[in-house]
Amino acid sequence: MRYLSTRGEAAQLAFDDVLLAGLATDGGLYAPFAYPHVAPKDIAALAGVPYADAAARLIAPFLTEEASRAALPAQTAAAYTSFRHRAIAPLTQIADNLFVLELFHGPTLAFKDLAMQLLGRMMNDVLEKRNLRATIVGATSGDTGAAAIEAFRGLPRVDVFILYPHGRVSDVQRRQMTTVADENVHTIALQGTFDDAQNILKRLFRNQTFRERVCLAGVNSINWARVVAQMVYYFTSGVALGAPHRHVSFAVPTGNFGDVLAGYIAKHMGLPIERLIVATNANDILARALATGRYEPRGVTQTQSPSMDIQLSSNFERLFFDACARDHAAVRAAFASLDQSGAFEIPAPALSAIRAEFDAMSVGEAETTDEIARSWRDAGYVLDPHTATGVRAARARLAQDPATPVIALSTAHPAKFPEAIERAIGHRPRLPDALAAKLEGPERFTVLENDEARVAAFISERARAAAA
Ligand SMILES: Cc1ncc(COP(=O)(O)O)c(C=O)c1O
Ligand SMILES: N[C@@H](CCOP(=O)(O)O)C(=O)O
Repeated sequence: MRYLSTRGEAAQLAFDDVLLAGLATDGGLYAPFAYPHVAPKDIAALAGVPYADAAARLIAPFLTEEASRAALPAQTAAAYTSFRHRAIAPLTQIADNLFVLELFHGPTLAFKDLAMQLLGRMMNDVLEKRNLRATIVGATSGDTGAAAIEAFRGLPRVDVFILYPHGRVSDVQRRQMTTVADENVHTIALQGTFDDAQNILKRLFRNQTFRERVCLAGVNSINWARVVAQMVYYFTSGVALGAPHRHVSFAVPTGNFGDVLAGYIAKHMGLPIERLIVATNANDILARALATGRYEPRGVTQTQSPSMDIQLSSNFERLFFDACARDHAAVRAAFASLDQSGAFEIPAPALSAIRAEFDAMSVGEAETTDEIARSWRDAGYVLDPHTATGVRAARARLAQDPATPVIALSTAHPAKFPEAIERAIGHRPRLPDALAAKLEGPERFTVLENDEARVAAFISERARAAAA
């Protein structure tokens, strides 16, 4: 398997190079030349298989080098040992044909751990094989940062710099990042939004001198390996509900579009998915884009689901690339228009292709609170506010099609957002003891203005790869 950039002007790479490259040099995102097909009998054979083994089977066709394929089962076996639930990603039913896929049993209580724990191991092995160091720079609206820090802290070949929007993540999310004492971890509280942080990150990737000087690598979902690792739980949960013999739909709380894109990849690999339902909070660019055909970011609104306070959804570019029949020029033109005039029109055939597979729904603040209260009242189940948007969208889908089960992805543990939960149900959920103890330490972070040059200088001064 080889990879090409959505914008068509960067070198074509093998998987291990894509893993280290992050963003393509032309500003595009890497995608495989084709999605590997999983035959119905091989989907059926995943029933009862431990999660780590299913991951190894499903991810292997995306790897290019034989040696990396041989190393994969050991990497997946190690990746999920720190999870608190034996099933890794268990399903719980909360209403007729409505299931919650719990993706928060990893060390940082969010779905990011499922990919990041594996990515950390894969990246470390490639760096060792090549005798390289890397500087990982990540942008986070709250969860990617903690998961990346947990996966890479203390590794001798890696320094991690995480940019988070100052004052716009929950206290638990911030403490998960800032109380980590390892010297290779650096947290930057950026005076801006997540979109500002991600813009700086993308500009750093396009600055070839900086990129080479610090051996820049990325662990956001611009990194293809993240998306591939997230594809696995669509298969395991679909199979648990009867795939390949039965169709299911998925409702996915969405911000940067990585998680729902992983569902799209699973579908194109052969998993019978009826609908992919994009649930957003008040930051509704994706719902508006699907309704109107115009992709047009507005200012970011702060909500009780802060990890989804995103307007510029990176991975939409990968979907757009496919929807435009992989026409690089159309992708370049659209994203040039976004840079220059702040919007682009989705061509009619591409919009039809997207609408054929996706629904989208924006869920407001009052509805989110109402959904947390309802699921608690009716099913005794506490949803985190991100998951609540997905469950609300799942209920809307079930009202139209009650016969097809909907799996709502539960992307975070409710204890990460105690105020939102207390507002809805009158009490705060408990943090798992091991995590609560970890968050007690002193906090360490640097506040930086929203300025690429300041951030680049901060990283250059501290990155050991730059000094080597
Ligand atoms: C808890 C939570 N839910 C949902 C999302 C949205 O996921 P994605 O950015 O992959 O669309 C995020 C952030 O990524 C998150 O942290
Ligand atoms: N919600 C995310 C934003 C970054 O998303 P990613 O999937 O591209 O890493 C977060 O919590 O940081």
